[in-house]
Amino acid sequence: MSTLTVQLGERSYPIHIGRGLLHRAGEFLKERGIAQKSPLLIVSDEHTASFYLATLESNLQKSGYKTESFVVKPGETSKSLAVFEQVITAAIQGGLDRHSAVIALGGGVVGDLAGFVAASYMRGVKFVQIPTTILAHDSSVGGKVGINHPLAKNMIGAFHQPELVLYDVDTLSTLPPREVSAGLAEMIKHGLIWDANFAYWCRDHAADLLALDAAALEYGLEKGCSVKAEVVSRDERENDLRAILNLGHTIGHAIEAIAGYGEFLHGEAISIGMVGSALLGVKLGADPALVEVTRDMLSSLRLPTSLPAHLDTDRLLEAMMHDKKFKEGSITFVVPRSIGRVEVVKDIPVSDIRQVIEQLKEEA
Ligand SMILES: NC(=O)c1ccc[n+]([C@@H]2O[C@H](COP(=O)([O-])OP(=O)(O)OC[C@H]3O[C@@H](n4cnc5c(N)ncnc54)[C@H](O)[C@@H]3O)[C@@H](O)[C@H]2O)c1
Ligand SMILES: O=C(O)C(=O)C[C@@H](O)[C@H](O)[C@H](O)COP(=O)(O)O
Ligand SMILES: [Zn+2]
Repeated sequence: MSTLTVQLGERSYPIHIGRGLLHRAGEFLKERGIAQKSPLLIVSDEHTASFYLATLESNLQKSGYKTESFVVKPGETSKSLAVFEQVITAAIQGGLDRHSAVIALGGGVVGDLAGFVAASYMRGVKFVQIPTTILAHDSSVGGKVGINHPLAKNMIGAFHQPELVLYDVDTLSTLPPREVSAGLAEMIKHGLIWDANFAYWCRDHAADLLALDAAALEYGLEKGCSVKAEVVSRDERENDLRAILNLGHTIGHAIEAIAGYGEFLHGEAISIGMVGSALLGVKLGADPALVEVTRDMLSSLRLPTSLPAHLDTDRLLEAMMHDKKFKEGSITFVVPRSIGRVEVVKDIPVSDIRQVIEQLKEEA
């Protein structure tokens, strides 16, 4: 097992990454001082629960915890106000008190939803992340929790850091191939924004990563989590630096929202968005090879790199205006300057973004 730390003073917390950790969950919760007398609420989704909920419950109960659980439908549509209310109802009915903790067992959807429940229930209770997707190496670290509005992604939420991230890489063995690729989009993003060598490493080890080779996965997850932890430790509330974690998300979030949170997985949408950002980077002076290298990296991970023509350009632009990155009347973009180096650029002209969207469609 390896352990990283998100450094936030008194609110610092560990990220444990390794094998067999689900069977030791109770031990780690006790270590972090999670109360045993108050019930825990485990939030999961139907897929994840069918594989791992019984193991987690049995371990926690053996360790002296009382557990309640609530299982949501899989997929992005569970990040909604309606499902949020259902989970809050389960917390009240399960007798959770102010010393209880909410545990997210699942991918980013469950993590964001359960985290927002933890942030809101009785004005905030403790929260534990047990990520079970590759993508969730990103979502489980950093404390951004929340749900979607039909008009815009992640529009309702909070910053609420977990007490602990417990990443049992054995759980990744049951992931469907499409989810593996989608998760690798956020992994390579951490290279593209921070560490060129890591981005090239992801490309060069694509076959191992796609085959869920244990050594490659553990290295990639550790590296991805360490970039995320470093950025969050320096700028928890996205005052400046943290914005770079949004590479590909200006276009990506717009794709997810106008496609109704179903057609594209988050990782797929941001993959297309990262190619869009590279196209914009070239417009703003980067080496034109940047686009081809970025496309090649993402294709090697079996990710989409172009926009289907049926996604309407005006609707995409309109969705970008509802995003959190639309501020003081202009759209902010994370723009790559080279592999591993990005800059946050304000006031990108809408005409440039329109051109980029059309270029992304031409490639389809
Ligand atoms: N808070 C953040 O900082 C942050 C960062 C990145 C992404 N996100 C959010 O994360 C979400 C995407 O997360 P995701 O890709 O993990 O999606 P997800 O939670 O929907 O999981 C993907 C699919 O895999 C299934 N699944 C999960 N674990 C499994 C396992 N071990 N075996 C088999 N199936 C399993 C799920 O049931 C689901 O069908 C998006 O809503 C995105 O906005 C948040
Ligand atoms: O943690 C962050 O900061 C990120 O931007 C990580 C992103 O990968 C993630 O998709 C996040 O949920 C986006 O947040 P938002 O505030 O831009 O909606
Ligand atoms: Zn993301």
